[in-house]
Amino acid sequence: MSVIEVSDLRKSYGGRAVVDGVSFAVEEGEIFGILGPNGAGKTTTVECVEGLRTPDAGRVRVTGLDPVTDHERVTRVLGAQLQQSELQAKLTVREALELYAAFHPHPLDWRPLAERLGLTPKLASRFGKLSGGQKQRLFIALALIGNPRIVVLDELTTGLDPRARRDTWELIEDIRTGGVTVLLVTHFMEEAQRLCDRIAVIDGGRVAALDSPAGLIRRTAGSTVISFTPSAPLDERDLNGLPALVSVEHKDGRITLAGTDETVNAVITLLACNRITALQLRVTDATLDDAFLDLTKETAA
Ligand SMILES: Nc1ncnc2c1ncn2[C@@H]1O[C@H](COP(=O)(O)OP(=O)(O)OP(=O)(O)O)[C@@H](O)[C@H]1O
Repeated sequence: MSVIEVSDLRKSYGGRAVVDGVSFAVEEGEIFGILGPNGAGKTTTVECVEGLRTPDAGRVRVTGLDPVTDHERVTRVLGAQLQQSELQAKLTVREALELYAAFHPHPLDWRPLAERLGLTPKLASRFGKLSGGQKQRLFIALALIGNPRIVVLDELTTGLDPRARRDTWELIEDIRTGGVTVLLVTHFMEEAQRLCDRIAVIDGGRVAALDSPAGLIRRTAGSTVISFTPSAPLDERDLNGLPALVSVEHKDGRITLAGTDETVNAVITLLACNRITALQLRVTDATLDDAFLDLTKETAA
């Protein structure tokens, strides 16, 4: 069942389309990622889902509700991560949790939530004195306090150190295991690859691709790279004739080929037929980074 439906969403500023016909659906219980370069229209899209911006055209539904006309009801099913500026520096963690719990008709008990997020030792600390990671944990707690079915997290781990980032990822997985659907806007490929069931790559206000992380990688031209130093020279025509080959590079006697598994199998056969040994043979898969660069290269050009 889709809990978020976006179809042909459009939004312009000063006559410039920043969201230009975006469509996707988020299924209940999944972690759905929105990935894209700076200025691609990710936040604008997500803010239309939250009902914070009114679309110029298109249709947005959150559990069947219109986020603009049914804003009140949408805020009960959808929890959104606050921006830094929305909390006063002098508010303590406990006060923030109590305050935000009071905004909701059926809030979660904030004590176990604070415990789960590792905030119990910080309850008396003022927001302004928290570390970046502690602030993020508090924002996640505040997004979840209304007991939402869906939580929207935008740039969740920006500014966190690697340890805090990994802890936050575990937390997001726990949240999903608890039955909450997660809509995640991120710049971090590793984060998207690790957490998301599906990803919409948004570029220039449009959906450039929508697939699982593995599916996006498979679409990348040259998704497998094989490199080796041959024990004897190889015929250049044989190399260029390899199936599904995307590129061949020679450097310091080493050959690097980008292609698919078919290319790898064919090069191994070619080497065997010519009784050539492949020294320091390495085969690597493309990453989501490669897929992202490939999918968004037109706007970068
Ligand atoms: N209120 C506004 N008025 C005018 N232009 C805006 C407004 N909000 C966003 N924009 C412009 O719309 C474009 C898309 O912005 P948006 O914040 O949606 O992108 P984004 O993909 O979230 O980018 P980033 O990754 O940098 O946060 C940008 O060029 C931005 O400058």
